[in-house]
Amino acid sequence: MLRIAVPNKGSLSGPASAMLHEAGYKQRKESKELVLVDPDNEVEFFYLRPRDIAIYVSSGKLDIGITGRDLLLDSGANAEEILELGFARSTFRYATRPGTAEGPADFHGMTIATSYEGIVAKHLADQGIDASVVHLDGAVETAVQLGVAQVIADVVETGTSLRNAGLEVIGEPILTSEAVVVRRTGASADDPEVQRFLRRLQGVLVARSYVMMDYDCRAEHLEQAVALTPGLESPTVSPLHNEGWVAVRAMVPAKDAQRIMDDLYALGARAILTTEIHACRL
Ligand SMILES: Nc1ncnc2c1ncn2[C@@H]1O[C@H](COP(=O)(O)OP(=O)(O)OP(=O)(O)O)[C@@H](O)[C@H]1O
Ligand SMILES: O=P(O)(O)OC[C@H]1O[C@H](OP(=O)(O)OP(=O)(O)O)[C@H](O)[C@@H]1O
Ligand SMILES: [Mg+2]
Repeated sequence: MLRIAVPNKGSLSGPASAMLHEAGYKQRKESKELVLVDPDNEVEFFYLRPRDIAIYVSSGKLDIGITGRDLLLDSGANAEEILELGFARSTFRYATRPGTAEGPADFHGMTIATSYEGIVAKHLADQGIDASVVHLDGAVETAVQLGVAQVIADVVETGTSLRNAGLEVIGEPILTSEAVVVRRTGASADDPEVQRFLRRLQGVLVARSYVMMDYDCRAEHLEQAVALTPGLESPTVSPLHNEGWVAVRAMVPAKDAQRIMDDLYALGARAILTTEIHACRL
């Protein structure tokens, strides 16, 4: 039975469970459940603190886990990412009050507050910056106002938390993060249970980002129409009862669907429909 770590709290928890549910797995009904067996799919889920997940996976007691890339790197655990999941996207950045420093090189002798000590200590060492790091559990933005640090290093998504604290980002992002699937470094890549799990999640990612498009067009416009909707392999083209017309079916990126429909219409295509994809295996 595959043993999988799932975040039990925070930004990763809801979207991770939603994705697993979409992939056909049973998910817990209430947040106090810490372990859940899904016998039909031969999987056991362990709901753990996001920060601890890479550590459990690196120990080999759990086969794979869902966590954030930033948390994985911060943990220093012997685990590696094997699939990007496209949610909990963020950057990890330094921020200060305006006028404190022009770049990280000016941090010499300053104190930097962060919940991600591992990432920050490594970044400072790599850049040869001699600054102190103070660890805080959260709400790190307030550390400057309260005089605990001159600089913070934290997760930034919209930048609202920084603005509210009167801070501005400084220097380039230290890293960009999103939710990822991790496994122990060097674990066998072709374990069939792991492969099946990854295929299911990849199916969800594709189903979320593509729609199915159907339309009718004149045979003489087919090549131009197919250039707009090349599909993943190649579109399905079927004859219509009306001679000189064909029906075309292809997957298209959801974000481009409306523009493609406009272009097809302009080409003379009609009965242009899009439908959601609920699940797929490519
Ligand atoms: N506002 C945000 N937008 C996108 N991703 C975020 C945001 N805040 C945190 N994350 C991501 O969530 C993960 C951190 O999860 P974690 O549960 O430790 O913290 P959290 O979501 O801030 O929750 P809390 O601090 O309330 O426990 C990291 O991968 C981080 O990049
Ligand atoms: O750029 P933004 O869109 O404002 O998002 C970033 C903020 O979101 C998270 O905080 P959270 O609400 O989880 O509180 P925390 O600081 O206690 O973790 C993160 O730690 C940042 O503070
Ligand atoms: Mg947080």
